[in-house]
Amino acid sequence: MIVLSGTIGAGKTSLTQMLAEHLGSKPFYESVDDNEILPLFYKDPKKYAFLLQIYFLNKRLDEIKSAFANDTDVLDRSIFEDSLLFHLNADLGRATETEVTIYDSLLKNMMEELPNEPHQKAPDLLIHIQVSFETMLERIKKRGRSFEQIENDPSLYDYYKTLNQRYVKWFDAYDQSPKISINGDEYNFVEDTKAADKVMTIVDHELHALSLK
Ligand SMILES: Nc1ncnc2c1ncn2[C@@H]1O[C@H](COP(=O)(O)OP(=O)(O)OP(=O)(O)O)[C@@H](O)[C@H]1O
Repeated sequence: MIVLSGTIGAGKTSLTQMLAEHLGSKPFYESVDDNEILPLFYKDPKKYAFLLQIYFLNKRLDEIKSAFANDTDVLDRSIFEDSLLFHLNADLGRATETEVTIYDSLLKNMMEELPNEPHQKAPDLLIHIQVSFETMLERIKKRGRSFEQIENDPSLYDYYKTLNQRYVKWFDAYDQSPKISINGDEYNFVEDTKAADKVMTIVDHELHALSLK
C-alpha cells in the first residue's frame, strides 16, 4: 500500500489518481463532496472538531482495510495526518482534553486491531507532497471549495499557516515506513506533463529500490 501525505491542496488526490493509473493499481480516495460534516466543521470548528475526527477515523480504517490487498494500491491520505490535524485543532481550543485522550486511545486501539503483519499496519511507502505556504494558498483558492476560502473566514489564514509548518515537522519525524518527499512547488504535476513524468520516475526508482515493482 502506497500512501500520500501533504497539506490541504497539496495535490494528493491528483497524484493518487496518476500513480494508480501508472502502476495499474487501485486508488482509494477520501471523498470531500459527500462529507456532510466538513462544511459544518468549517462553520463551527469548536462544535464539530471531535465528530469530524471520528468520521475520518472510521473512513480511514475502512480504506486501510480494503487497500491491504496490493503493495501498490494508493491511498490519498494517511491516517497519521488525521491525528496531526486533530491535535492542531485541539491546541486551538476546538477540542477538550478528554476528547483528545479518547481520540488518541481509540486510534491506538483500532490500529492494534488491524492484522498483525507490520507491513499491513504501516504503508509500504509514504509519498509526501511538500508545498510552500504560498503554493498551498494559491491551490486552495484555485480549487475554490467555498468553506476553505480565506475570504469567507480570515481566521483560516493562521490555521493554514500553522498547519503548513506542522507538516514539515511531522514529515521529518515520520518513521512508520519508508518515505519520500516530492517538491510540489518545483513539480506542478497536475498542469505540467513533464513534471508529472519526472514524479513518476522518482516514484518508480523508489519502488524498485524497495522491491515493490
Ligand atoms: N483529520 C482532519 N481534521 C480536520 N480537517 C480535515 C481532516 N482531514 C481532512 N480535513 C479537511 O478536509 C478537506 C480535504 O482534505 P485533504 O487535504 O485530504 O484533501 P484535499 O484538500 O483535497 O487535498 P489534495 O489537494 O492534496 O488532494 C480539507 O479542507 C481539510 O482541511
